[in-house]
Amino acid sequence: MTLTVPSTTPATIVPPGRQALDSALFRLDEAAGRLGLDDGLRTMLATPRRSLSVSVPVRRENGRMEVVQGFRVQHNTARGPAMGGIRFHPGTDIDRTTALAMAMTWRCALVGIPYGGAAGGLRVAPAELTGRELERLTRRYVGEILPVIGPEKDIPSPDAGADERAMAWILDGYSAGGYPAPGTVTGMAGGLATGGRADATGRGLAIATLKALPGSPEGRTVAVQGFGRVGASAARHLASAGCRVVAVSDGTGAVADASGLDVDALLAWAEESGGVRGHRRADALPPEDLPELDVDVFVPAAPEVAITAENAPRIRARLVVEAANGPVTPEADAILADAGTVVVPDILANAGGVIVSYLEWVQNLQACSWSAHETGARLRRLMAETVAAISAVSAEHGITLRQAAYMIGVGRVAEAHRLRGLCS
Ligand SMILES: NC(=O)c1ccc[n+]([C@@H]2O[C@H](COP(=O)([O-])OP(=O)(O)OC[C@H]3O[C@@H](n4cnc5c(N)ncnc54)[C@H](O)[C@@H]3O)[C@@H](O)[C@H]2O)c1
Repeated sequence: MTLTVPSTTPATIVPPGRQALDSALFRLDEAAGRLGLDDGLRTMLATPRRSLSVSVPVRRENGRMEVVQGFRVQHNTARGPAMGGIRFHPGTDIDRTTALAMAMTWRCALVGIPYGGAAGGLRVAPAELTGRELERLTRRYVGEILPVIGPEKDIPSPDAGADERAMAWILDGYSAGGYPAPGTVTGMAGGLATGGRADATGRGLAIATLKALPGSPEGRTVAVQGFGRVGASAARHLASAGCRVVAVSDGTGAVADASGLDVDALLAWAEESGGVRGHRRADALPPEDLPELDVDVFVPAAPEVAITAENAPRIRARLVVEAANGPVTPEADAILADAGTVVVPDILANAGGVIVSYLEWVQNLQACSWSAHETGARLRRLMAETVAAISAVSAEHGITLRQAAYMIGVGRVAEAHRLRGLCS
């Protein structure tokens, strides 16, 4: 099948955030065309409902005051309150945040949970701050976005750089008015609700990968780019399902072992030394080579774009499973599709996190706690049903899994607008 993509300005002069938004708008437009949506509805779906940019002061340990840019974008709330990640990353800007919020709208609709889409974050490298600086900054950020978040309005969840501790600070900041509001965030350390949110995205990704892999997973080779919360968890779950994780990279370097890495040992090493580089029981590999290895499955799980038109012709994996958000550009999508490489799109592959966030939120609102088995079973069912649904649409229309996922997600949001009379 052939995909047509718009000609773009050379990548070097388009900021990465703008590229992410352009890709998001291209994919929306493609789905809107297939669904026959009119121009008014297309414009509504392409435009965020609410965008907030904030300037957050933080006093560093050395007494210096710095100002950090922060954002919260609510893309769409036609199907329910906004929900979406908080990202602490130096590449955070309003365009990338809008692209992430838009993808979250389609993701929630695709997996059938009653949320709209949001995203937020701070333009900061968390590793360069002390724990106390990060806590002060997070609490000030919450103060700035407080008017627009809340359990019935917009529910933050963890994304790259913002972990369970950050969620607990957000909840504490939100509850400073005098009343606890447990449904305000998800993925918080020490919450009442069960679900294993820290592990949920990787677990969901493994479920989607195993469903998309033809035949048995036993001995299938996997390369994982990015060994943070999502990449490490995905690697562990895929290894325990029988796959052979043969290469892993992170911001410090890349390591490989053709007979299969011991993922737990690598994780222990990375925690101790700050990264995968130097792991004694593996060979060093140039990190830029990792996406091009001859493996069955490539899992991009770093916050960066992994496959562009430049390296797409050299991708040898038959299955690419997008743990990261937006790791494959539309131009690269077309090249991979022509080469017969199957891409499990981010809005499905990394949906385990938002599914478990939803399960947590339901428990928090009802002040109850389900068993870990119950939340795990619900996650498995929703992921498996969604893989089956997009596979069926893909086969019926002769389109890629991403195009099928967008047809379903965008179609459900468009239908919600129609039912509410908000379509033009
Ligand atoms: N955390 C979640 O629940 C969640 C949910 C859905 C999607 N995601 C997406 O998954 C991706 C990773 O998120 P995370 O929470 O694991 O982040 P994280 O900050 O925990 O980990 C990111 C990892 O990527 C590595 N990395 C950074 N640049 C790299 C590069 N150029 N090459 C190789 N590795 C590199 C880092 O060293 C780190 O190991 C992001 O795109 C995020 O939006 C995360």
